[in-house]
Amino acid sequence: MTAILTLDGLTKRYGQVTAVDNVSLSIDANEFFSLIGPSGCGKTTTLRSVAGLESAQQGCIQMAGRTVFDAATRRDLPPNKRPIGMVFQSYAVWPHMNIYENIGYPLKVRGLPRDAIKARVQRVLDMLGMGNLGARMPSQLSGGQQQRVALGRALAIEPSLLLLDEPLSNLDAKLRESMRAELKQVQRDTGLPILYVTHDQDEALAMSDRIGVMSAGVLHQIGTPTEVYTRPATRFVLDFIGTVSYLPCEVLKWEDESVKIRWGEAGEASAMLGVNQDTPKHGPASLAVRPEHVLLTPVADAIQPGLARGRVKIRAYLGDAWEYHVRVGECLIRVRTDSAQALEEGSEVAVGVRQGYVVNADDAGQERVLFS
Ligand SMILES: Nc1ncnc2c1ncn2[C@@H]1O[C@H](COP(=O)(O)OP(=O)(O)OP(=O)(O)O)[C@@H](O)[C@H]1O
Repeated sequence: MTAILTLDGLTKRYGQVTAVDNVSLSIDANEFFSLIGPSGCGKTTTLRSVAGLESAQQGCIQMAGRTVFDAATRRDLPPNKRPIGMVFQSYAVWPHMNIYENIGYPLKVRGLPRDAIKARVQRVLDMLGMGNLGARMPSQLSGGQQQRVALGRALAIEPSLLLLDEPLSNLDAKLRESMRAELKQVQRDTGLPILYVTHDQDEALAMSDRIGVMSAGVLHQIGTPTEVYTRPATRFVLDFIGTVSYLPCEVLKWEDESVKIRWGEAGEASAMLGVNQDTPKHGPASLAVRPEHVLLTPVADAIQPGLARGRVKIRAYLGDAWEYHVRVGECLIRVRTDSAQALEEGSEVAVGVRQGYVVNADDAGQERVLFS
């Protein structure tokens, strides 16, 4: 695969704040790549640096085989000299132009002949399912349609790379979901690589070929959605992607990539993955579990080996699954089961863990996770 975008050691500081800290990544042709992380982690600054709206202090950026930024040589192409289309959170459609003019304007500025503009705008409108709306004014469109116009304007210039910064966050939940699918479809149809910025992990997991997870300017992991979910490289990624609950445990022994532990009062050992080099080699630790990796069974008599005793505090019906908050010792853990079994609130259960991660004990026993 040829990289369409490469960032190499990009560092951007604002005074004392390092917004982007030595970030390197590359995006392939046809790839949908999302940068994800909490507010203030540096996603937008990274994107704006790619766009040429910010100049980093260190590093370089290559785009479609050309160096567009190099801090060492002070090469810094302005945004209009970079082969990019951009869509930001606010719709940014021009209210005094109709839809056709909105999409065609950047082409007019570039001096394309009228006929070519007309054909290209119509193609984009058709692709976005707005073929007959060219004459409408933005005020006559819904929020989703306006955002589609902004997308159309970015697509019309036929960029080598599309930069999207939370483009769906102003839309209501239902529309956001259908736009996700649409955006993915557009990306498949055009083969256009996309660098997408969001703090919404569901959005990123649903749409991306690969995800880069950022915190405090640092890129913690790059991987497919499955990789970052199932093999988080750091404690931050484990916490940020998906849901985890923590149980105290004791590390007994390491075996290659798995760890033997004892957890719960049943004193059983299981094989688990460690999540980073800080994972303790022995002694007290925390067992991080995803809701779908916990097994609950009603307790008849004594607790079987390998299980711990728990009590259902809260249950919620999600339509296709049940979610429980279960107290195990001092901890409250979140559990999701897709079985028809419905355990009563207050009932005693046997808790098993199919898979988990062993991490530092620094917040073992902390009560966390309530219904989100
Ligand atoms: N122009 C600026 N001047 C000073 N500090 C800035 C500026 N722009 C961003 N920052 C700081 O840089 C850090 C990264 O900001 P950035 O906007 O890139 O984060 P983000 O992950 O995109 O957040 P959000 O999701 O809230 O947009 C933050 O600490 C922010 O306060």
